[in-house]
Amino acid sequence: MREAVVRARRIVVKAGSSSLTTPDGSIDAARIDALVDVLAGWRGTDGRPGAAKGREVVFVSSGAIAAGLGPLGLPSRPRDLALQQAAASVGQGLLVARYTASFARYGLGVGQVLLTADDMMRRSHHRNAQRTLEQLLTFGVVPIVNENDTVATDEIRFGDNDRLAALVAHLIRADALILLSDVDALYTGDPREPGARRIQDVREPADLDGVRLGGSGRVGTGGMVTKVEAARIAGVPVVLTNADSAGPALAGENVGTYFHPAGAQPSTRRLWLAHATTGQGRVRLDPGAVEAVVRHRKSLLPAGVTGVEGDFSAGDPVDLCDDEGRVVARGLVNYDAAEIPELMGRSTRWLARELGPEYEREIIHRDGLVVLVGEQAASPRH
Ligand SMILES: Nc1ncnc2c1ncn2[C@@H]1O[C@H](COP(=O)(O)OP(=O)(O)O)[C@@H](O)[C@H]1O
Ligand SMILES: N[C@@H](CCC(=O)OP(=O)(O)O)C(=O)O
Repeated sequence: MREAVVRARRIVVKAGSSSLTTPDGSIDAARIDALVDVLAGWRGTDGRPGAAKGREVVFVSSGAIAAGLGPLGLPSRPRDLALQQAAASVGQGLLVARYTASFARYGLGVGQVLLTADDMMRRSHHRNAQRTLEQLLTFGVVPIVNENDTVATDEIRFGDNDRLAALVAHLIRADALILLSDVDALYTGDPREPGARRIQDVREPADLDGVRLGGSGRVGTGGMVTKVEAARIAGVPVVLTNADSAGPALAGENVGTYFHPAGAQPSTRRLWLAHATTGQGRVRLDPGAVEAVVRHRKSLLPAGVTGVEGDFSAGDPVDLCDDEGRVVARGLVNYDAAEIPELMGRSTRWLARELGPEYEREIIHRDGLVVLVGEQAASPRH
């Protein structure tokens, strides 16, 4: 038995598109009902509508795009972003209607929570998401989370919901994360090919040496790569299995693949920054600044900047690279790209004297910075 899962009071369950929709691009109502049966059963009710026996579940549901294909007469998942977004807009409404009806069979309410990666990296926004989720759980409502597909642009999209689910698990301090896919476990290679064997436990990164992480199925995105990444960043036990095994997985039985949690995790904000964003430009650092940022976790000051690329605005995430162009960190920048050339190489004291006190601020404050290389990349929360 997997004790940590058995003891869990608060879980995040994520189901992929393939587990929720049919090949013709519509909602698989029977499978959704079966999944809701399991979630409601695990959660338990004490007779009052919406009340729980102290167990809480947040459900991360993919499938908006896949469920919108049939109604829009699209034969397969389109590549065009606007078409995907139109499909998601139609499919998401249908999915939530289905969940509302299905959970209502148990007297449980649901609440839709649509998150964007871009929103999430800003402290005030992710605190807000955290509070909303907590509030829904306090009401005994089941939050149904998805990416806000209709507004996200290609550059800032998660695309898959695996990492989103891991970040949500982190955000609400869940005790476990259950990833439900169309495959019953992680295998040594793509199970569609002969000879692949099930991996029962992943305790450390070395357990994945030689494992071939293939691409996704018919309607999913990300394949196993994003699931393994999700397991790495979740910071809690993760079970990967198929939707039909959701019940045994929640009961702590030996199904699927169990990822044991890694040690200390970076703060949620740094996780968002590292995994939910892409740099909107680049700032080049001299070796002293690389040392200060990467080894000593200091803020980036104008004095250590030697170049700037891209057209970003203050508040955007940007990549920090060394003098060979290697990306070493990412951070939320305090200046527009156009302002930086005039500040480069200058001391903050000089800038305050010549340009005014508002120019004394860092290019990137250490609280909005995540190191992407070496040991520091996994440094503990603080
Ligand atoms: N090493 C592997 N182990 C298990 N599945 C794999 C592996 N490599 C590739 N896959 C494929 O990944 C698919 C699941 O990914 P994806 O389609 O993104 O799922 P979901 O929609 O559930 O997020 C499976 O159908 C499987 O064929
Ligand atoms: N937000 C998207 C998720 C896209 C997707 O395919 O995710 P997944 O099936 O989890 O790999 C949707 O709802 O369609």
